[in-house]
Amino acid sequence: MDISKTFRVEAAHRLPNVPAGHKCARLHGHSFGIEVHVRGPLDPRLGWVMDFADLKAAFAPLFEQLDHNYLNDIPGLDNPTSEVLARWVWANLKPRLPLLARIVVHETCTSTCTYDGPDDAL
Ligand SMILES: Nc1nc2c(c(=O)[nH]1)N=C([C@H](O)[C@H](O)COP(=O)(O)OP(=O)(O)OP(=O)(O)O)CN2
Ligand SMILES: [Zn+2]
Repeated sequence: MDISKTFRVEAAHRLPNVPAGHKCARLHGHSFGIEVHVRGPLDPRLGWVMDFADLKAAFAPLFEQLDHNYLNDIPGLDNPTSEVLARWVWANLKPRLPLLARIVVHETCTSTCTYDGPDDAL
């Protein structure tokens, strides 16, 4: 069974490697939605995969790093596309959240990246 929690992260970024004149080379900000999915068996007594509060606690150190910050200044996020951010969240969260199964980054209302971890060849 899959459960998820969505975190709202307010952050600024710019994309340094886009072609000259691309609008995303300019400093701008987003209300990123970061969905964190965990997959595991249902605990028969508790009736849940894991406590949403524990999921929130696992994400808290990442939230502290990301929220109201300039993403490009964070190690590993010098080119903070949705794809790079999704991979960064996975790499930093998986060690403390072994049931992690998917990260979905909503950069805008219409633009999303889904990452299922390094075993996902694509
Ligand atoms: N594959 C990616 N493409 C783009 C990324 C990205 O992270 N991965 N990022 C950007 C920009 O940061 C931009 O802020 C978001 O782009 P876009 O969806 O084009 O934003 P709009 O608000 O203009 O979208 P519309 O829905 O078309 O108005 C660019 N590309
Ligand atoms: Zn952007």
